[in-house]
This record gives sequence, C-alpha cells and structure tokens, in this order.
Amino acid sequence: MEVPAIFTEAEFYQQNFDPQEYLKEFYSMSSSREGARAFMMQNLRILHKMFSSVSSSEAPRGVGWHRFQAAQHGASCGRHTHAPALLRTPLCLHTDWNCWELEKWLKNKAGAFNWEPVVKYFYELEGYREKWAKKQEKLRKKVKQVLKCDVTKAKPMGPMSPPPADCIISMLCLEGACKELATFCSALRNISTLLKPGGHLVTVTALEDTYYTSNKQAFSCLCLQKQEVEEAMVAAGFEQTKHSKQTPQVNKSPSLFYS
Ligand SMILES: C[S@@+](CC[C@H](N)C(=O)[O-])C[C@H]1O[C@@H](n2cnc3c(N)ncnc32)[C@H](O)[C@@H]1O
Repeated sequence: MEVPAIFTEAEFYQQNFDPQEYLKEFYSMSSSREGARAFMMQNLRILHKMFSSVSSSEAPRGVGWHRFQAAQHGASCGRHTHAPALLRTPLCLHTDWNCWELEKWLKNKAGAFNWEPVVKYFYELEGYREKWAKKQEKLRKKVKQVLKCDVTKAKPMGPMSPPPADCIISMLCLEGACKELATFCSALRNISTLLKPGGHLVTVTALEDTYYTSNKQAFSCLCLQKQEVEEAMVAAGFEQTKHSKQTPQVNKSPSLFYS
C-alpha cells in the first residue's frame, strides 16, 4: 500500500476509520500479528514503568485521555485508576464511531471488542492478574463521560470542555491528525489548554513514519524526527520530566514518550 495522495485529516477518519477493525488488528494480541502485539505490550510496559516510578505523593490526581481504547486507557493508567479523582475522568475521542465503540465496551454490550487479553496482560504487570475481571468491572464504572475531541481545534473538546486535567495521555494520534509541523505544534498547545498548570502530557508518537494501514486503508502520518517533536513540545510550553523519556525501537516504529 502507498502513502495516501492527500493527507487523511479529521473528516477522512470520520468516514473511513473503523475502530472495531483497528482494534482487531492492533489489540487482539494475536500471534498472527506478532509485530502489533509486541509493540502494544512494549508500550504498556513502558507506561506501567513510567506511572510506577511516580511516588504516590507525586501521582496525578486525575487523568484525562484523548485515546480511544477504553481498556488500554485504564490499563495504561494502572494504579492511577484507583485515584479518587479519576472517578470524574472523561475519555475523549475523535470520531462518532470511536465513541460508540467505547460506549459498547463500557456498557458491556454484545459485539464490543474483547479487551480481555490486553487487560489481563496489564494487570499481570500490575501484579493483579488473578483479579483482572473485577478490576475491569471497576474500571468500566469509573469512566463518567465520553467526549468528542479534535486536537486541531483551539478548544479540542468544544465549548463544553471539562475542568482542566492533571494528566492527559495521547497515543499515536497527533502525527495522524496533523498535516504539518506547524499544525502539530498548535495541536500540542491546544492540548496544553486542557491541563492544569504543572499538569502532565504522556504521549507516544511514531517517528519517521509517513503512513500506517488499518482495514486495508492507508492513513497519513506526519513524518517527524525526534528533535522536531522535542522542539514542538518545548515551544508548546512542556518540559521533559525525569521519568518519562524513552525511545523504544520496535516494529520499525520508534516512539517518543514525553511529559
Ligand atoms: C493510529 S490511531 C491511534 C489510536 C489509539 N490512540 C492507539 O493508541 O492505538 C489514530 C487515532 O487518531 C484519531 N484522530 C485523528 N485525527 C484526530 C484529531 N484531529 N483529533 C483527535 N484525534 C484524532 C483517530 O480517530 C484515531 O483514533
């Protein structure tokens, strides 16, 4: 498959991104998709380590997300799903389809994606493998809101923004949402308006990729160098913290963690 001729922006996702298929491809932990499985597991391990390294006194009091994988949200936030403030946490997604897919899982409806292998893996990292089912139920109840968001907008969640968050996790979204480096920088600034002063952004960004495929459809990626991401972060007012900068090299898709 080739790089899309025109950058696949927000509206293209609305029409062509199928979250159920995406999840099957990248989150089923199937041995037939070893690359995706290894990448997902590595991301979870790194996020687990990052959050584990924050002492309870430093732990964010609330976490906001603009990712769409419900279970991975909870999974990657690990111990912070127990923080009382998280009970008010909204999940923020881009397309209507993404929101519906997540709602299905939250309401435990038939046809929802089966997150069991991912959730089990995460709770194994946390030391709670046996209790994964109970924890998954708890997690479902903790999500109070599912909101739409578009990081390219000055107000990504529209006029009804929730209160500023202590932490936002953004996984593999910005490079697909932003056609140019300038848009990428302004998207980071837009996200920063959703954070409290001193809040954290935890992000995984694909480097040096020009596109990815899902469900036999190519989606554009802004081709980014690590230094460009670092400079954009600083320009948007973020500082790198001591815990989080890691550069996994898996599946030819190096990623950058930052907060
Ligand atoms: C490669 S998928 C990543 C999905 C997921 N976060 C993960 O880690 O696997 C890219 C996601 O970016 C979302 N997206 C695309 N444009 C966006 C925008 N302007 N604002 C917010 N999200 C956007 C898409 O809807 C899609 O869910």
